[in-house]
Amino acid sequence: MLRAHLVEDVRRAEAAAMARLPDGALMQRAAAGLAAAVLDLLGSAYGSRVLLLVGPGDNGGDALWAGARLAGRGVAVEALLLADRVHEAGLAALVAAGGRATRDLDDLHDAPDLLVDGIVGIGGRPGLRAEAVAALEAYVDVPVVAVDVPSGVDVDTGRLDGPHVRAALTVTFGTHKVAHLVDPASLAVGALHLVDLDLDELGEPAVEALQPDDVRALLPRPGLDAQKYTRGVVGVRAGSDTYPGAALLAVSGANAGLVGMVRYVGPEHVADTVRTAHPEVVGAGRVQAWVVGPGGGDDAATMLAEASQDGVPVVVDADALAHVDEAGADWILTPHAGELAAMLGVERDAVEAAPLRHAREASGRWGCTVLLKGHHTLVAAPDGRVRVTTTGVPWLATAGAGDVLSGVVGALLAAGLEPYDAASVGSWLHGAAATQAAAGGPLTASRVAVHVPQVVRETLAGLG
Ligand SMILES: NC(=O)C1=CN([C@@H]2O[C@H](COP(=O)(O)OP(=O)(O)OC[C@H]3O[C@@H](n4cnc5c(N)ncnc54)[C@H](O)[C@@H]3O)[C@@H](O)[C@H]2O)[C@@H](O)CC1
Ligand SMILES: [K+]
Repeated sequence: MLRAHLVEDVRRAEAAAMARLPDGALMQRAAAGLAAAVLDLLGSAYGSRVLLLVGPGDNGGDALWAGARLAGRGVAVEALLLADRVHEAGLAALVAAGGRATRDLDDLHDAPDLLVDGIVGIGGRPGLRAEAVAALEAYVDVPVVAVDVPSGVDVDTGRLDGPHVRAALTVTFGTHKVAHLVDPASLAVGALHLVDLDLDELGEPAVEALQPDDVRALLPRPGLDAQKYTRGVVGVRAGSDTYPGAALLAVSGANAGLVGMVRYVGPEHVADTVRTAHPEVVGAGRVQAWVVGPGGGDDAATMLAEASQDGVPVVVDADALAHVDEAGADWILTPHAGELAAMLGVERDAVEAAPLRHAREASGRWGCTVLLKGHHTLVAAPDGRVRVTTTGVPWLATAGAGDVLSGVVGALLAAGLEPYDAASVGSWLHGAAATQAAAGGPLTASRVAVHVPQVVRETLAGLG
């Protein structure tokens, strides 16, 4: 599991580690890891030029100490000091190693190969000062390695408020921070590298992200004595005269092999199309979970009312979301930002600016799991836990992808996973299937469903 902690937890754990380690040891570990990552990216030390952007705190200290190590390896290192006072020992080490420091942007030599953003770290407030913005603008085409976090983002929430660094690589220390995983800040992180500081006592993570091993442990798999009914039956109530295709897509997600049987309930001619495409699918009957809403149109309210009567878990998606009054504790709501905004009575922009807060709020308000779709989909449980999905590709932003997701999640729910696990594992599989289907290019939603079994196969085999 990849875990991200709040700044206060990082500070507490760092203080405990510092109490048992020699002075400055943690910063030296951080700087060594940072310098190694920068060298990796540069390829070779000699002939390379690096510019450190140095702010007032220990984040700047990390950059300066790493700069000293890089200078010692033959990199031409300059530091632009963006504060009246910077980390003294770090600055002295840089200069002693042959690096050069200035406070004047015009005093810098040729354009560097890399910028190291040591402006602010976990002590930073959102936004950047004018001098930092000017430095970044002077080198817009130069890739940036962010120290700990891209400066300017709101570390604990992932919100953006004002200018911020856009990194090609972020080298973080001890544990991940919320902004690394949660949109919109996660879009500014680039590749993410964790330098281990051996921190204990970090406590519960604020958010976490499933890794292939976690998914493997959670995936339902048939026992030797499995029968179709013991593996779970998922029912899909989706599609209408206006949107018959959504039923097909939701069924294709549900019918990716994760349950023993799939039922479809909907308009007769849509059911014909579903059975033609998926001959395994049967009609009404007992289910262990319902998927309700994709393409439901005007029928969505009736679909939801009928599904709720069974007293089994329900995945509520698309048109059905507008009809959620009271939700069962074992339900999963799967809105995108616009749908969640309508449910909460706020603007879509507000949800997009603070998806973590709104997913948590919705989960609390309806007392059930909420899966908020986005670049990094969030799954919030009513007890406060949040998982974020880091699989997937931008090509997945395509019509019908959400319908497939609801089917996959419903299948996992019917197979017996807890709602929080079903939603997060389903979203992980959906993203991984999209990456595989896209193979570096475009994809369609139907192809995502086709790739789910292969992703499951590879994950079970430990190839993920
Ligand atoms: N505590 C430790 O032992 C370790 C800390 N480390 C580094 O230390 C960092 C935290 O250091 P600090 O607590 O000194 O905090 P920062 O380096 O994040 O800087 C805080 C300072 O920046 C100012 N500031 C806040 N927001 C600003 C903004 N938007 N623009 C300009 N200035 C702003 C504050 O007034 C304060 O003086 C971590 O992110 C990490 O990089 C690492 O060396 C690992 C060990
Ligand atoms: K930084």
